[in-house]
Amino acid sequence: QDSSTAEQTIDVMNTLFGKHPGKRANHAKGVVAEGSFTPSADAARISKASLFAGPAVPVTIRFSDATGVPTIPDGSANANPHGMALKFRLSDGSDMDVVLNALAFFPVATGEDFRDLLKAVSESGPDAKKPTALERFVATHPAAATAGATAKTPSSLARQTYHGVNAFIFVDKDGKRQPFRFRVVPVEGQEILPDEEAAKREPNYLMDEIGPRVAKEPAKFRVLAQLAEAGDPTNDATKPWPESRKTVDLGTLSVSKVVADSAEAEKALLFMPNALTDGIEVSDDPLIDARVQAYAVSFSRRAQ
Ligand code: HEM
Repeated sequence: QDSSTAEQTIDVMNTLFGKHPGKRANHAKGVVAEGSFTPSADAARISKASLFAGPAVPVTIRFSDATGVPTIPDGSANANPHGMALKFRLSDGSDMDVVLNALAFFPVATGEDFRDLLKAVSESGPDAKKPTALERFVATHPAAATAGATAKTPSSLARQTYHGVNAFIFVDKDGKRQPFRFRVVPVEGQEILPDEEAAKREPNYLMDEIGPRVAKEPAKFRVLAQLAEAGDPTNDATKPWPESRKTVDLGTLSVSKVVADSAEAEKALLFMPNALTDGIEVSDDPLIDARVQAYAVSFSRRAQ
């Protein structure tokens, strides 16, 4: 992908959400936590990654609200999809990142289309002439009309299911390759609020709830991999695979504390969808590289 697409994408985000020095262009509001990941025995069979060979490793977690608005109310519809970014601290000293959100599938398949969708949104205010730019975009990109409804406001950041959306590839010790998608599911189950109730919650109810909750008892999630079958598309994040596909339980993520100075900690953190480890590789999904380039542009601007 042309690097200017990423610059243009961040420019439109800044137009839509405002410029907020030091903050992320998207998922600006968040909270940083610490925890650990304990792999299952099945994980080591499907990938040679050291992450799955054990023992448990420390993980840094950042939960977030969507949009580049750092003061967005957590219960607002626009705060969906909420995000979960994971940085696994591997035993060899390197990191591995997994960046998920609550959408079951993405509205568009490419970085260029995502830029164009954001542009269409920015041109389709209440006074825009019909059919608006957004209506025209959606007419030719059907997932843009349906993806949003798959992510709803939870009662807690610890009661939401997060999806990897993009496909990645496991490689086992014999070199066998298996495309998959990550899914991180709360052990207590997902709990969605009715829209009216979400709108009535305190503006920071999600960010404020997670610290005291995990201080009492760690929040546990199952880290799953949904396995592709032959013919399932790996290059199109708008196309979820059938729910009947086999999932492998990779292990347990335990979130045990919110860091003391989350606002300072999040500045130094950068989660990259292609920061993987031997045994887990990117697929042919073009969105992964589009994300990597956009995250780099956002990081360089917020670090200034
Ligand atoms: C072309 C598609 C996408 C673009 C252009 C994009 C853009 C961005 C940008 C600019 C940031 C801020 C990065 C930073 O400053 O560190 C961000 C953060 C984030 N994005 Fe995306 N994104 C895309 C797709 C996705 C997808 C598919 C997911 C989830 C499956 C996702 C989940 C997240 C999350 C969770 C964060 C917050 C990361 C953190 O906590 O630091 N994004 N995105």
